[in-house]
Amino acid sequence: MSTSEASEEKTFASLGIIEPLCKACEQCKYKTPTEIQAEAIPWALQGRDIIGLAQTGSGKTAAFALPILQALWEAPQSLFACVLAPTRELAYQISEAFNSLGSIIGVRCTVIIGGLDMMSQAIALSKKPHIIVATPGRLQDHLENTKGFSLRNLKYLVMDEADKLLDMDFGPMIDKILKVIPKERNTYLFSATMTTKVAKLQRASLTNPVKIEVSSKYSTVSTLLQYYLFFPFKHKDCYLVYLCNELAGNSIIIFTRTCNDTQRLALLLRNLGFPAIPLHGQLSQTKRLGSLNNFKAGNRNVLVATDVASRGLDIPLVDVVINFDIPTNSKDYIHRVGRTARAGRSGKSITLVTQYDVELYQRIEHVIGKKMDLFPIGSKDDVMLLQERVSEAQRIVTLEMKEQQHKKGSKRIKSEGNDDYDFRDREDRDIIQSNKLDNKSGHKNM
Ligand SMILES: Nc1ncnc2c1ncn2[C@@H]1O[C@H](COP(=O)(O)OP(=O)(O)OP(=O)(O)O)[C@@H](O)[C@H]1O
Repeated sequence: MSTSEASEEKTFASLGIIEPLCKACEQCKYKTPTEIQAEAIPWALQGRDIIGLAQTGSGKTAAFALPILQALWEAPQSLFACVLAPTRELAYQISEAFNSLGSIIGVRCTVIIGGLDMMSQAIALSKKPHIIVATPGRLQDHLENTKGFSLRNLKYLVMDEADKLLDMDFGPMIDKILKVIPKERNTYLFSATMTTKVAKLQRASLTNPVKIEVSSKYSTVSTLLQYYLFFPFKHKDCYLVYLCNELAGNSIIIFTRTCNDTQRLALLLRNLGFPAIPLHGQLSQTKRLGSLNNFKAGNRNVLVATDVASRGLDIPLVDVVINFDIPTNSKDYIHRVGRTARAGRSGKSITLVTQYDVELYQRIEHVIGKKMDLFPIGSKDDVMLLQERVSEAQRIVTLEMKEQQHKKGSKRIKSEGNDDYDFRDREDRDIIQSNKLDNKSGHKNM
């Protein structure tokens, strides 16, 4: 019997989950545990540290949330667990999962992220929540500056998207946070992709962890149809507009590399009548949440985003992911396309490839061990028919962007705080990444 067949026969109760939490799972419409849940929960309930690797959309959040809630139920205590996440939106989502599963046992959960008022967060922390879900930068700020706040009695530490949290953007913050958390804690590291950094942390501060790998390190989900679309040159927004036309009615996330492109493409698509909204790290937190909520609610069905949306976000209605820019890091590809085809649903990804991207494209195929199919489009003439309208829209957008910049003065828009994945200027970050990460270590480690 395969592991997945075995897990199909299991129930949350048979894994050792207590009755109120089984009821909460039922309310969340979780009929049976997913594979990662079936594999991880029994070990976690025995008090073991866990390193869990499972594909995007496979239910990792509940795999770590349920054992923590059960331990909390058995020995209630404030500041019981801290969950770290690389983006603010993901932090919110994780806290929603804790609330959905744990409201039945009266869990109190607080989100600690940048872009929001430190003072009101300090007040929330003084009320001693059971669970904190945080981005590393802001948690560090509170540990250093909020009087009376400490994690010295913490029992559980979770790093969701552990490989991202341990990479160069967050590494120093994580080191500082680990220094003030008791060594006797339980630690859970979860992600759909893993790196050698995780092994290093494991050696440094995990006690005899159980490693659970229900997928290979870099696999995409089987319910995802992966396409590419080749065209020689980069400046051809026409192809994107053509795709949006062809896919009209679908819910689409378009990933780009820079905040500037995200803003520009959202305006361009809007100008051409598509209900597009941008999500990137240079928007205020209120706008970021507004964009995401509008997309989630289906008010707008095209989200144009940087990699700030590539990790962990669970929006079941997403039908298609388009990579307008090919990701420079193959892991980012896996997380981006994983925003669709979640929890066994089907989905599509389309990656736009120019002659300059061929090497990156081949590397991605090598890493995921799959060939992408060519996305079927009409003749090139069909695409070129759009040229005139797109050029006109581009002209308008250039003016709009200049006007926006003028209004903001010569100052660059800064995101508030420096706590999450998108906190650096994406262009700088990508140059660093493409030169160092993927070429040097990324490819080998993948
Ligand atoms: N046992 C279950 N049965 C049905 N649905 C489930 C179950 N467990 C979780 N889900 C749902 O599956 C979806 C994906 O879960 P989750 O966001 O935890 O995935 P993930 O593995 O963390 O993905 P990613 O790697 O992209 O972060 C969510 O909508 C969640 O509510």
